[in-house]
Amino acid sequence: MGKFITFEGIDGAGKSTHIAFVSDYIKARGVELVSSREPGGTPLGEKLRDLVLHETMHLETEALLMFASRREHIAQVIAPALERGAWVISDRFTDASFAYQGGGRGMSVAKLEALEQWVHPALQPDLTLLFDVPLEVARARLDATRELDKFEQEKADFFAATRAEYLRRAAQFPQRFRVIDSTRSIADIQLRLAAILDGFFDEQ
Ligand SMILES: Nc1ncnc2c1ncn2[C@@H]1O[C@H](COP(=O)(O)OP(=O)(O)OP(=O)(O)O)[C@@H](O)[C@H]1O
Ligand SMILES: Cc1cn([C@H]2C[C@H](O)[C@@H](COP(=O)(O)O)O2)c(=O)[nH]c1=O
Repeated sequence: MGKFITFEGIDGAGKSTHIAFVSDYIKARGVELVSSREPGGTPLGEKLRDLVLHETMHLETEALLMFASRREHIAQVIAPALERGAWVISDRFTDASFAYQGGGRGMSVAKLEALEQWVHPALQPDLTLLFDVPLEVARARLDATRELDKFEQEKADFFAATRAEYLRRAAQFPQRFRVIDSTRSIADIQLRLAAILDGFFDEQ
């Protein structure tokens, strides 16, 4: 079996910035790597992504679409790659549903756990890199760079609750989470990522 690594953090935390670095670092060890994202990662998932990022909808519809995209992603991309021994990086996975639909929007943890149990009862990331920044830093980075989608337009309270839920999960699952202080420079963060990945390779 391959290894499954996920990237998490509030919008603008900087996770996407580091995906190429982590991909190259892993590939340099001679490992086959598949890099993907959620929502999305398959043709159907990308259509669902477009809907959830731009249409207003009921909270539970939003959560169900996230898990529908995930079901397809697991079936088409993640499970086949892991089964053939490849490593998979996903820009977000189920921790994002707990953080955004749970923490941010207030959906119950019990409902999210039921969806998790339904969609991937036996699959969890081997390593989750949580890029953590104060809201103001994330907001300033987003404002400087792009047109904001539905989630990125949410207010500070939403992101405070989302960030808090991410940190709560990191404390709940310390064996797989590594929290990265994403206020540091990109170069400093790369040093920290290299140390985390070296440790992860040593454990294999
Ligand atoms: N450590 C950093 N220091 C300064 N700027 C950064 C840092 N990390 C990322 N940035 C900048 O912040 C912006 C947002 O970064 P990025 O797109 O990686 O965030 P993200 O967490 O993936 O956001 P989203 O989840 O919304 O896609 C980019 O312009 C990026 O260059
Ligand atoms: C998987 C997943 C994602 N989201 C939200 C989080 C982000 O705002 C967007 C994805 O955009 P990104 O810039 O590519 O990170 O979707 C969510 O609310 N719930 C989820 O399960």
